[in-house]
Amino acid sequence: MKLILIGYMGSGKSSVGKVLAGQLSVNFLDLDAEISAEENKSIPQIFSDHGEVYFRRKEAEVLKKLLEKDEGCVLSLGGGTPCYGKNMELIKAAPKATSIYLKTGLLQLTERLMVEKEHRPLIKDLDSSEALEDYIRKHLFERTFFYNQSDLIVSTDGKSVDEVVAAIAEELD
Ligand SMILES: Nc1ncnc2c1ncn2[C@@H]1O[C@H](COP(=O)(O)OP(=O)(O)O)[C@@H](O)[C@H]1O
Ligand SMILES: O=C(O)C1=C[C@@H](OP(=O)(O)O)[C@@H](O)[C@H](O)C1
Ligand SMILES: [Mg+2]
Repeated sequence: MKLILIGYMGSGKSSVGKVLAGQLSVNFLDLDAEISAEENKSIPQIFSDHGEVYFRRKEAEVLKKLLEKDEGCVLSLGGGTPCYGKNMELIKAAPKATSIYLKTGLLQLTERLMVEKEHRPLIKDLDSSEALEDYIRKHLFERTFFYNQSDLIVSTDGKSVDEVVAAIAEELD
């Protein structure tokens, strides 16, 4: 069984995925970490050396490879992963996989990302929290079409990481 975590930057995919995998005693895979390992570079370095188009091509390739692996795991995607090419179609068609959208509100995302912009190339140059909030509002609106195609939707607002994990476990029961 594969659990695939989907959601905007800062929704908690990486943090929640790690704890969830620990609780379920399955492997934890983070797509960004897998891409970094293959390229031997950080995500910001990949963006600055080769640009976003290259990153998206690599992201699609590594996603496809991980979805084809026949092993149980929790797989946390990047915020953009489901929104490019055929990625969401592949996620929906993956055998024994359940996709879960971690749905986080605009204010919570803005607060979290304001202090964590540096290693996220798409938002690192947005200086004020107003500019960041405006960007997220539009971007989230465009991406929600893809996120909403997930099998399950779990709201994260007002929940700690452990509470999000518990909410996912309850949904899966
Ligand atoms: N439910 C939560 N409550 C409080 N902080 C959280 C929660 N989920 C994530 N965070 C924090 O928000 C930041 C972004 O989380 P991260 O897991 O990297 O998100 P993503 O992988 O979706 O971009 C991290 O500092 C993380 O500790
Ligand atoms: O939303 C996006 O397009 C991106 C999200 C990032 O992952 P997180 O959602 O884990 O921050 C990372 O894949 C890259 O910076 C692009
Ligand atoms: Mg992440």
